[in-house]
Amino acid sequence: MAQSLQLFTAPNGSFSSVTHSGNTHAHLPSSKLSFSTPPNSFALSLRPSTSSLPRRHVSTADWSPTSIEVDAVTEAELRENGFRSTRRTKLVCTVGPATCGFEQLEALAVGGMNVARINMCHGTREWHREVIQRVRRLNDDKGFAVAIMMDTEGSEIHMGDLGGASSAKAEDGEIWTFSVRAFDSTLPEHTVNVNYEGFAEDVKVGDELLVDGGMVRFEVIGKIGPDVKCLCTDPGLLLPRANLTFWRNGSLVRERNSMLPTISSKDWLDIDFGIAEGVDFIAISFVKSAEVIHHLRSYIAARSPNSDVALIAKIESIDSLKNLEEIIQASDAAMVARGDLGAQIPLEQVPSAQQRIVELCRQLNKPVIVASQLLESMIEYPTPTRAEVADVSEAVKQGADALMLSGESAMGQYPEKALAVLRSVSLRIERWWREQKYHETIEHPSIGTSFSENISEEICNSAAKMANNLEVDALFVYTKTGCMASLLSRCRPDCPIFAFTTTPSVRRRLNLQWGLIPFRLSFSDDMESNLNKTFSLLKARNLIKSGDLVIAVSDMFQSIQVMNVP
Ligand SMILES: Nc1ncnc2c1ncn2[C@@H]1O[C@H](COP(=O)(O)OP(=O)(O)OP(=O)(O)O)[C@@H](O)[C@H]1O
Ligand SMILES: CC(=O)C(=O)O
Ligand SMILES: [K+]
Ligand SMILES: [Mg+2]
Repeated sequence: MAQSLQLFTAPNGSFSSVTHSGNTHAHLPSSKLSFSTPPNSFALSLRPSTSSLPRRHVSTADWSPTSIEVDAVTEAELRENGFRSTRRTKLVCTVGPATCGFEQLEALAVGGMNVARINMCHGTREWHREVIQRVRRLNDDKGFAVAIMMDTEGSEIHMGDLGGASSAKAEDGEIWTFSVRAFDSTLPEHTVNVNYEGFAEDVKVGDELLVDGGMVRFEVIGKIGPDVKCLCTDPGLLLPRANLTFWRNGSLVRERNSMLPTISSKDWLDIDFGIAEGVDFIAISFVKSAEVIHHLRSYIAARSPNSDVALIAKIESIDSLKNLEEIIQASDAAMVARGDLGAQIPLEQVPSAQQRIVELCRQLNKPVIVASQLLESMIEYPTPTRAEVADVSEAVKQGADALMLSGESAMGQYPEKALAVLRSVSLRIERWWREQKYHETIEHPSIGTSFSENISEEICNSAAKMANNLEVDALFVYTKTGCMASLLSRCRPDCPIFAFTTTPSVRRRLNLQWGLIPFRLSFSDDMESNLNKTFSLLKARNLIKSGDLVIAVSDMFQSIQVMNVP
């Protein structure tokens, strides 16, 4: 027996009462919205069981069991562990020399990578194109749905590429030269290039120079034309294109370099490349204001009107924290880029900044990624530190949509092990979170800007709440744009959310969001036939069974239906 709550809207957009077998209607004060209710129930109306429905809208072609696509790893996980134990937190892996081969990428996909990130700071476009093609091939040949994120270089100050060396060791007490000179042949010993031309003018003797937010430290001891002489005070490994910041009297110096554009001329070329390659996400480094996101969005719309690439604002600068709300509003998602953020604000402020960013994203319904140094020690060692595990747990507890590996997967010794740690810690903390019934305490402010958006939001809030109270097995959402799926994910319900969408790119994009299991499925505006078709296809693949309790919502038809799988 299926039960449903339906909100009817007239085709012209105005709301009208709909009579449903002679019901009474509960009128809302400010509108003509009506709930159709049979005499002996409130809000929930009894509907015929879906199994007895005629299948007249469904063509035989549509019934082919192969016409539903879900990624192979999730499918196996669902079968093995059941709905309850599927992982809700999504995983992003930075692809680098350690993981760029087809087999290595496949191992990451099997290990649960939902999104592959390529960092345009490193490597050539040709190198990145090959990685993109391999991920695509993996998706096509092996049934994965790994999305691709391209991360821009941005124009903050960073070192050059160390003349081809993969790293260089700076020892305590050594004198190194940071130079803005263009070297035509090999770099002299203990010399690194700096990309920002004003560097030698802006720094002062006595300034502290931090590489990668303090992984290596130098003190500026002299300036000779384009060369800045520095004494190493905290030894460590210099990595190609590492970020540089300089500090004076305990504060970050942001002189003329604060005028550097967020999107450099090289970034624009990389963005053109990303659009041409059809990447799913572009992550913009060192965003300072909402302006740049709007600017990029209109550029993409003009250049590629059919592109639906999503824009991720990387929060990694003081300005991005100042303008946080407007930036997140303007973006499709955000990343807590703790690497550079920790170089711009005191380290002890990073955890509270992370919490604030995650909370705001959750409220504004924007997916949020927590990134950098989650398992840093696993670049070299096969097991994480206890502190790293606690850090990962905290991000999962905060309800971040996704966790990201950087060096651990790009150039570490144990990429797959690092991914396995993210996976197992996420699963464990999510279970604990459900046991504690934290979902019951979530209240989000309303974010809809139109009446219709408000209805969608209320439907999703109610559906999630019902799903928790009734302990249903899964929420089903039929969504063309992904919006309703996202609203359900925002509620962080107790059960997984099966998101059915017609478009492959929407499906890949939903891969970044908490708790969503995106399926590609062609569906119609007729919910009964959609449900019948879905049940049949999922049963054929052993993903659901008769008797499972499901709540379904859709963005074509404003209703909540509760039913047992026939
Ligand atoms: N495509 C690549 N080619 C070579 N090395 C890479 C590549 N991608 C990443 N790496 C290496 O992995 C390390 C970590 O990668 P990641 O992309 O997270 O850099 P990051 O400096 O933390 O990020 P960002 O530059 O965006 O702040 C880099 O410092 C670099 O040494
Ligand atoms: C990911 C990134 O850009 C950072 O942490 O700085
Ligand atoms: K970057
Ligand atoms: Mg960064």
